[in-house]
Amino acid sequence: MDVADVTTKHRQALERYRLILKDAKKRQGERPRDRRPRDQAYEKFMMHFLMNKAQALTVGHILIHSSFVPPAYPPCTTSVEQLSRVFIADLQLETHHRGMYLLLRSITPTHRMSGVLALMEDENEDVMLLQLYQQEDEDTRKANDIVDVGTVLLVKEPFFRVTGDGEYGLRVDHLSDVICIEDSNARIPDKWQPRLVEIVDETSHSLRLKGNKAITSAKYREAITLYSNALLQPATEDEYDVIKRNRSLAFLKTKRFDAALADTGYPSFKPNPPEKALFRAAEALYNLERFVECQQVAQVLQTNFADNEQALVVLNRARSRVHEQQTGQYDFKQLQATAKHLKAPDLDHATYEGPIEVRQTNSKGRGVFVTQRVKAGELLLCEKAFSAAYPSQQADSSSKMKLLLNAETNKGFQGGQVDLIRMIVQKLYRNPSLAPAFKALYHGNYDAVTIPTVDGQPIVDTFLVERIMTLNVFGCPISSLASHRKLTAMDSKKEMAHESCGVWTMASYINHSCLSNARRSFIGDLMIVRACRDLEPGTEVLFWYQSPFISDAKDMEKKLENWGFICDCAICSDFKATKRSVIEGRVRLSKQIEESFKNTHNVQLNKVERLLEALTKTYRRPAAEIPRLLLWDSQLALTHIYYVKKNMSKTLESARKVLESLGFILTGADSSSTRFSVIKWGLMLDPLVETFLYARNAFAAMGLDEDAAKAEKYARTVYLIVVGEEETFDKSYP
Ligand SMILES: C[S@@+](CC[C@H](N)C(=O)[O-])C[C@H]1O[C@@H](n2cnc3c(N)ncnc32)[C@H](O)[C@@H]1O
Repeated sequence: MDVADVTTKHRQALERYRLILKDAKKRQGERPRDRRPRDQAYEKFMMHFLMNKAQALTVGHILIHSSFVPPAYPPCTTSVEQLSRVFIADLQLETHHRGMYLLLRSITPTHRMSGVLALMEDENEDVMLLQLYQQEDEDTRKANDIVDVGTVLLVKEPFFRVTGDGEYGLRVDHLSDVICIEDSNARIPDKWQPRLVEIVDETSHSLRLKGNKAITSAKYREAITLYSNALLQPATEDEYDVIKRNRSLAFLKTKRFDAALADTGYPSFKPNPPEKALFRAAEALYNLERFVECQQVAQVLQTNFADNEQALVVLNRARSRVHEQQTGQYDFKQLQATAKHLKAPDLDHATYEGPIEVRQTNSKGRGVFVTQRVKAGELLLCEKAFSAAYPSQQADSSSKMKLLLNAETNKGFQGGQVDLIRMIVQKLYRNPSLAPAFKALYHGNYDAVTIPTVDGQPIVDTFLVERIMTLNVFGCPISSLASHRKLTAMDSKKEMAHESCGVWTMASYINHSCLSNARRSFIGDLMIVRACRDLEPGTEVLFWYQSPFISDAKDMEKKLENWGFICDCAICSDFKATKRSVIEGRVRLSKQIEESFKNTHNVQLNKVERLLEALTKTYRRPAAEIPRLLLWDSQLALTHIYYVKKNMSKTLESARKVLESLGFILTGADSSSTRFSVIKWGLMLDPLVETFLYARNAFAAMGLDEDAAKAEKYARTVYLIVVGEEETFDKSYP
């Protein structure tokens, strides 16, 4: 929805990949005889590694990391105990080795491209390239912390394939399909054991102390392993509690909030829970957006440890979120100010779900309905993103471009969208309690695995995430305020697609209509959905996925291709019922009008009026039923000219025509004694703020102050709907 489309741009690359896949398929089952010998493979890998490093250091060099998604395959759901071992020499091309696993050791440093790459050996000293996808980004975890020389990995049900450059490699798309094997693990073959083993009898206490030390040096993953091992050694109940509390901190630091919460003992704290347990439980609950529970824990914390000033801070923060969640009252001015200063605005606020509910529709699957009467401008939803990615946030460095092409679904993703898949996979993997809300989103006919965990790890199907993202992603500006101001300053008033994108789980249930009755706007990663008409209880909330300002129904079908449905709204139906010659005539007239505006110093107003009249006549049905999509833009340009010429009656008449062309029904939009009023709202667009302000100024010039005030009120309502809030109106329109 409003996401910049890269599929068309990369159609050739997709076609090329389709051919590679076709050729590779012919080799399915083959055990390749031309695998590179160890030394050669090592040399090639290291050469690429060093070249990539050098390029990354070259100022201004843009690295394009492109990657092709293989046909979707499910993650392994079998426990390691039930898998049998296989070796590199046994691997067959284009095959998922179901029921098997590989034990591999890295012989090179790690190379980060679109995935994490390393050259691995098996016990027979055969080597193979390993590509791990959806791993944490470089800013969160260095590639060599994931795999380094000597790291031993167990790859479950390995997928052996021909790579994009015609070589061979192992590809792991699902996080739970690879397990890092600790040095002490009995699976490590003798020949891989370090020659000098320091034999130390670790106790629970010594491991705990080592864990504490790791925490002090910010080595949180190491700390988690040490504490987990400490919990396997004999100790008293109290000692176990301390270890878990410490591990809870390490989990918080690595954003594993489910595990952090479980380690605090929540919800069944022992009597007199310690301060640290309460603090950590409150922190975990806050990050899981369970604000009511967080407030309850913080209340106990504040009551029991009143001397700790931090406890009150935690309590007040939770109270603010609960207030937002329950009332929909936000300090929007503050939100705008915060969002403005963040490159990736992950705003610390709660989701408010207003008078809406999700229900089954007759023909569009599930949809969102209003539960009570609402007025245009009313807040229906203010939702915090489940996950959002911004171009500046592209992992590793902003100069890197990521491209992901899926030949199966014929989709291309770029930058933020590629990051978004990884971010969601990581979030679900770390916090399985968040998975149901995400997995419940529409995913077409994708056949997802239902088993939630294996070998104690959550199963996150990367291809399900990709599919859900494709069908539910929203493009978003960093703030609609900034895009509104940009749009009003520009000549063309057409809306733009966005590079930033995200997933909002509640908003995802809203279906499309070109004749939308709601509109989304953004402040950072908060999506604000407001009614843009007056709605009766039980009305389905609809907004457009793609702006409907097209000249032909075919264009809309193309725009909605991704979602696999054809819009049957009144606008699209009317297009289909209109003769081709009429549609072509419209486009011709609209181009002629555009031409007439080109000579800005000498626009022939009579000619434009005549052409607009002719264009109006090409529409058969009343604009209140079928908005006239090709009219409003030129009519608004004309309004502006009349206004500059100080012809106020023409300004008002022209502003009225802009509104009416978009389906508004008005009274008193003239100098008569009938009071100015919107009887029915039409399509909602940013430039309508300006339109109502022209009307206000015209009314004021005619001495119709009451109508002028009403027109300004409507301008503010439009602003509220398109920007999300009204607080910045006076600054935007001084
Ligand atoms: C983001 S989901 C919207 C929620 C979805 N209806 C559900 O059940 O979860 C997008 C999908 O909803 C359906 N959809 C949305 N708008 C529609 C419309 N106007 N007509 C038919 N189907 C629509 C399509 O299947 C589309 O791929």
